[in-house]
Amino acid sequence: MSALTDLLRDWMPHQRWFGSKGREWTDISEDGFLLDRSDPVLSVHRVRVTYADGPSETYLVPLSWRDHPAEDLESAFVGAVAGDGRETYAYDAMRDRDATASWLIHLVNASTVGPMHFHPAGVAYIPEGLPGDIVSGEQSNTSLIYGSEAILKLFRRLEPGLNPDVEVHDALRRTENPHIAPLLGHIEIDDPDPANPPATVAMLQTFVPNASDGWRLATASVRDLYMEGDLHADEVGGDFAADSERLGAATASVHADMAQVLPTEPAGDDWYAAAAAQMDERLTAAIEIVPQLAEQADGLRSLYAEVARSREPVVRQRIHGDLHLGQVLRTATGWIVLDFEGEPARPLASRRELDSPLRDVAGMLRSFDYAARHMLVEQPDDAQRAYRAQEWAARNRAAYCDGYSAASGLDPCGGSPLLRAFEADKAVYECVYEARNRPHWLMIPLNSLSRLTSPE
Ligand SMILES: Nc1ncnc2c1ncn2[C@@H]1O[C@H](COP(=O)(O)OP(=O)(O)O)[C@@H](O)[C@H]1O
Ligand SMILES: O=P(O)(O)O[C@H]1O[C@H](CO)[C@@H](O[C@H]2O[C@H](CO)[C@@H](O)[C@H](O)[C@H]2O)[C@H](O)[C@H]1O
Repeated sequence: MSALTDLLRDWMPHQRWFGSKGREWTDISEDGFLLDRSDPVLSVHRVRVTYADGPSETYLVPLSWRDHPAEDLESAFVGAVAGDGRETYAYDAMRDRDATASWLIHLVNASTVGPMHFHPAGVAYIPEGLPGDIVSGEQSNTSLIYGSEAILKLFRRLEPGLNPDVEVHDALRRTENPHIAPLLGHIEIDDPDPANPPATVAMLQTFVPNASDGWRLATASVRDLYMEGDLHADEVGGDFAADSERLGAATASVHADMAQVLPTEPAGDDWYAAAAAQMDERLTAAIEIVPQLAEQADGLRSLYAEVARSREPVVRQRIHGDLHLGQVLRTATGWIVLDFEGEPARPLASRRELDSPLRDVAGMLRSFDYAARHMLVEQPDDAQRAYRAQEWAARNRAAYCDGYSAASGLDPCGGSPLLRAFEADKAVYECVYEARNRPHWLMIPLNSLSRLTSPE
């Protein structure tokens, strides 16, 4: 094993973007190349980790190199490597501001460097020369903001094939949809196996300045309501319903444009049974991780069976795949939908499949539930606030559906068994997500499942 892989073995498990914390490593290997030779030297590494308990993963790790320790980069320090009678010091290049301009310069030049290919999007303006600031709080990806002009999202875990975020944004460029942040370019890296397509490494997108994400705004509205325990949501300052309605309309607009520029197909007879079976399988796997789900299993399975029985008309299309309040930004003029990657845990091929747009509606409806109820985690016995939470969720869910139907002509929420099943399926996914990432929030989706499975 090389000195560098030794360093990476110690460093990677502590990084937020490293998704397999706690798994036993059986091997680590890396192959790297120089992206820039000076000021500072910038190298890019594909790091393959194999595990005792399942398939290997490949992560992308850009490093910047210095001859002397850089005091202002202490938190980005990866380690020192000895060679040629002296040591060089490796840093996380995404946290080294001096190394961040490089990505944009290569994009402007549409460069190819070793296995890496830079693709600017048409005639888009790329703010070459600006340094990038890392976005704090990122999870599976790492993002850099360049001034107030552009944001580069680096996809840490490499998978062969075009990332759906790039694919969808690229297709939507033609529509000039006002609810997305336009694509400025993307970066790919060849797969070591020439039979595989390249993996997407990064996406550059227009930065939306002076915006606030939907989760922050919605939870501020809920907080206002909780302050006034005896007032209704429409009587309190900070009512969110008008925004929810606009968000419904924005979702419908993005769906319509996706259907226009990407493939669509009416659901065939076998789709319903297959969709129900897939939800069933997800439940079975989820029970292994969250055993409390077993109590709801019968109720959930009958919701899924209803999908196969009712066969509501569905035109399958590309969808967002993981729509929630944290994925939308409110600007002075309206809503922007971000991050068309789909559910991060799913394999890339399944995230590209055509599906019912009701999946996204269900995701957002779940999110209203989350926003309303997450503060109850600390006060589970506060019946008054629980009642207010229920009211807030119902009001904003209805407003969202109104906005969606006014813009699309289709009422997504009029008692659809498919929507109900999708909400349940999302809540099952959330149970697994919370059990793994925020166990103290597990009760939010678990409680929602009891409501979804009990007759009204
Ligand atoms: N185009 C953009 N303009 C402004 N902020 C953005 C933009 N894209 C992402 N962000 C900010 O970065 C955060 C993470 O972005 P996202 O694409 O959702 O990454 P992830 O896949 O890591 O969740 C968002 O919640 C948002 O606050
Ligand atoms: O990281 P992503 O944004 O791709 O999404 C993952 O993390 C989300 C949490 O940040 C998770 O969303 C769940 O929690 C949200 C509140 O934090 C809530 O608004 C969503 O409705 C709820 O699903 C998402 O499921 C997960 O894929």
